Amino acid sequence: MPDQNEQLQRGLAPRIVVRLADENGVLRMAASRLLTRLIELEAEGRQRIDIAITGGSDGIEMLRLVGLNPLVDSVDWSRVHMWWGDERFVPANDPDRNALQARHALLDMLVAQKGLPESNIHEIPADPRSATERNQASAEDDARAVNEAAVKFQQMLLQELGNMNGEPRMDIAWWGVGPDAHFASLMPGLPQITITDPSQLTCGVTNSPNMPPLRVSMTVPMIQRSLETWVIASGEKKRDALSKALGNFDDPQAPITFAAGRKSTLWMVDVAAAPRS
Ligand SMILES: O=C(O)C(O)[C@@H](O)[C@H](O)[C@H](O)COP(=O)(O)O
Repeated sequence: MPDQNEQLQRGLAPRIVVRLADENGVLRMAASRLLTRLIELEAEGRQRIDIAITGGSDGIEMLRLVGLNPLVDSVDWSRVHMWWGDERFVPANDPDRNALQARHALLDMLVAQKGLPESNIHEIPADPRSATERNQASAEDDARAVNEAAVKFQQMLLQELGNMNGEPRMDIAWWGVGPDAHFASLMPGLPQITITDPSQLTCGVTNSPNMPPLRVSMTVPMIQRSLETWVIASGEKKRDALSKALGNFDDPQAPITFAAGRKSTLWMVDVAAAPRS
């Protein structure tokens, strides 16, 4: 089984695992850290900061906590660009959509009150088909639709963030962990987790065992270009996943083990999620 040395040799930062005793602390810590890092990067003179949001209950709750943190007023949001690491491929107004949930939890407020330009929000394309078209679609139709969205997502990344020479990349990307140890929409045992072609930044997923089955995701090569990569895991339902993932690297049966960044790799887990030693 690959160990951490292989990640280090590929230029990735060593994994630091912070275990918090406070059961609700991880999401608050991640929210504060996001705001603090944005303030620091802006103080260093950065005019543009690209971040990747994640979906799921932890990811959305973290966004809500960002909005409640008083540091939210110290960020110049006009310099911040929002992306998604993955998206459920559903219509734009479907409540399952990560972008819609993120807008309700935080982004609508940032646009309305804190100066985040709507044009800085880069949503992964939604399923454009009508309910009838979706109901009548064959597996091939679904695959075509989801792959088209993945291609558009890749084009958006390239148009906004440049060529393939180490770009495009996120400054900060954070990820939740599924109970099966997936992250993004990269599920254990599905072929997308094994994509290593550095020119493939995104992929479509047609048979996710977690609902909904159609998804669009960043690939591992894109994810591992991020400068800072964080993993957030809170609560007992994450314990099995972390038992498989802590001390483990690049394991397709535990996709979260691929979550690493070039400058820092920080996993924040709470006492309920951490396996008992
Ligand atoms: O769209 C999604 O579902 C995700 O991006 C997914 O990878 C999520 O982050 C994990 O499944 C954790 O989700 P929970 O925090 O809800 O367990």
